[in-house]
Amino acid sequence: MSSVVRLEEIFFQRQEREVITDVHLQIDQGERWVFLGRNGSGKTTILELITGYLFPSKGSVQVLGHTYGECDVREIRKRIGYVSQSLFERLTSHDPVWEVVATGEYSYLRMYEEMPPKLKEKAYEKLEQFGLTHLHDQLIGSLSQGERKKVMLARALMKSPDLLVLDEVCSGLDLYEREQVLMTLEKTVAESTLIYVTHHLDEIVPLFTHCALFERGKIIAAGAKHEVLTTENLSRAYHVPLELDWHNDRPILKLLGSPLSNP
Ligand SMILES: Nc1ncnc2c1ncn2[C@@H]1O[C@H](COP(=O)(O)OP(=O)(O)OP(=O)(O)O)[C@@H](O)[C@H]1O
Repeated sequence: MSSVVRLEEIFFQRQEREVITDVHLQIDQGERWVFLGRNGSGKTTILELITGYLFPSKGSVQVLGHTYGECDVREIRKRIGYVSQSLFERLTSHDPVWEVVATGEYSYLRMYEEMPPKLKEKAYEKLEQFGLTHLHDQLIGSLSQGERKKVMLARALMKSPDLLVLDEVCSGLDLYEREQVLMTLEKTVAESTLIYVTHHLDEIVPLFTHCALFERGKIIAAGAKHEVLTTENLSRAYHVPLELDWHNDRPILKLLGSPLSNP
């Protein structure tokens, strides 16, 4: 099995503060990973390092067989479908929805040349898959939070990416929409390797195979989800007394007390 992501001894500083410390991680082809951890624990930073928008202060980032710093990151990015708030903010708010979805084909933020009619058709099909046909021509900046997430997911899936990286795609969705998105993901993710960041354990549907737990810039546990998602590991990551159970291969969390005051 070949590795899709390999992080070796990664350190990253922001304004002289170390926000990522000695991270090692290997993600193999076809694995579906969930990244969990408290606010500010470094999940998004790791995603930005994997997608080549940030470069580590130290260490090596290998993605899809290429080492960053020794390859053209833009070429690698074409094989990655990325959905994140920071990516959304880089888009032009007055572009119509179908056009934003179509740009996913090339991982461009904007099309400066005429859109081929076939690409427009494909974008329409993707929007239909996500039940968003009615939003074709609406401006991206005017969408509701939930609609925005689904449009960005449709965009990321335009080109069957080798690696799909999703940062909190279900936050802001109601229960029905969340389950719909997770089901659509299950159907459309196909052979892609997946990294999915969330704060909600109930989003960890059977689709996911692996999990990495972040705490203060470190990964404190990583591997097969049933080995990582344990009462002990989650208590360590969240500093809250809790108990974990499983139902239909989905984790269920029971809180047993208040957050620890001095973790
Ligand atoms: N532009 C920036 N300048 C300075 N510090 C930053 C910047 N972006 C992020 N950080 C810091 O880096 C740390 C890790 O942030 P990151 O966004 O990776 O965490 P996260 O686990 O994704 O958090 P959340 O769950 O809240 O989204 C945080 O302490 C944050 O304050």
